[in-house]
Amino acid sequence: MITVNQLTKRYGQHAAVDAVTFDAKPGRVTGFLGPNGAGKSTCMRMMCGLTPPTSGTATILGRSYADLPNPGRHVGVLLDAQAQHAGRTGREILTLGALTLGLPRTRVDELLEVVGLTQVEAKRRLRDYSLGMRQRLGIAHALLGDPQVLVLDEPANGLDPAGIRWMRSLLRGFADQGGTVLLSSHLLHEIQVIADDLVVIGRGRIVAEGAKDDLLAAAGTTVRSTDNARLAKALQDNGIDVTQGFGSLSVQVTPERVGRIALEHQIVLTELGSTSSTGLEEMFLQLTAADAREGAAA
Ligand SMILES: Nc1ncnc2c1ncn2[C@@H]1O[C@H](COP(=O)(O)OP(=O)(O)OP(=O)(O)O)[C@@H](O)[C@H]1O
Repeated sequence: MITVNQLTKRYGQHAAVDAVTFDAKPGRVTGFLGPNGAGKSTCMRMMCGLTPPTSGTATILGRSYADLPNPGRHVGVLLDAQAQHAGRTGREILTLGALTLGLPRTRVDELLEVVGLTQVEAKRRLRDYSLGMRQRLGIAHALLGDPQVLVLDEPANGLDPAGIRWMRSLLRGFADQGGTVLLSSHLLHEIQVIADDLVVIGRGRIVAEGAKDDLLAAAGTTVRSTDNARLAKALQDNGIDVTQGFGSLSVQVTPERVGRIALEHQIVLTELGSTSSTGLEEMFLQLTAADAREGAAA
C-alpha cells in the first residue's frame, strides 16, 4: 500500500506537486498519468525519499521510505533506467544490488532469467545496452529484494512490443499475488490495458482519480463526423458543451442524443460511442486539456 497525503513540492513560487492525495492499493496496478511536467516524477521521487517534500506525507506499507528497514526488501524502485554506472556490466550492477540487500548471488541469475537478459548480455557494460535492455535491467534491480511494492517511472519506455507484453504480464502477476504497483507511463494504451486504478495529474494537481472502469464510464461520448465544426455548432445550439479532441468531439450526453442531433442536421457520423470505447486517450486529453502545451483543440 502506498498512501500519499497532501504531498506538495515547491520550487520557488512554482508548485511542481500541489497537495496530491491518493492511495495505491495492494493487489492492484495503479497507473499514474499526466502531461509532460505535470509532476509525476517529482511525486515518485518524494515517495522514495529522493526529494524532500515541502509539505505533506507519502508512506509505503505505513512508513516513510526512510523509515523502512532495508527498504529494497519492501519497495522496488525504477525511476531512471539510465541512472546506473555506465561502466559496470549488468551482472555487476545486479550483484552489487543483491549484496547491498543481503541476498545471495544466485538471486542475480534468477532475475536475469525473469527479465529475459541473457548471460552474454549480462556481461556487457551498461553503456552498450539499448534503452529496452536498460529497462529490463532496471526492472530486475527493482525486483531483487522480492518487494511487496513497486514504484516504476515509465518502465515501458524503450521496450519493444514483445517487451511491453512481457512487462504487462509480469506486473499483472505481481499485483495478482497481492503486490502494489504504481507506474507512470506515456503509453496510454498500455495503461488502459494494465491499470486497475488511475491517478491523473495536471500541473501538479490531481484532476481525476479512481477505478479505471468508473473513470472511463463517466467520460461521456466521443463522436467523429464529416463536418465536426457544423456538428459542434449544432450540439452547442442544443445547450451541450463540446470539447475538441484530435479530429473528434467529446460531450457529456448519450450517444443517442448526439446521433439524433446529427440526424436532424443531416451530418454524416463516422464514429459514435461512449468515450470508454474510444479509450483513455480521449479522457486524458479532456482532463488535461488546460495543462497541455499544445492545447487539446485540433
Ligand atoms: N529540481 C528542480 N528544480 C526546479 N524545478 C523542477 C525540479 N524538478 C522538477 N521541476 C519542475 O517540476 C515540474 C514537474 O516535473 P516532473 O519531472 O515531476 O514532471 P513529470 O510529470 O514527471 O514530467 P514528464 O512526463 O515530462 O517526465 C516541472 O515543471 C519541472 O520543471
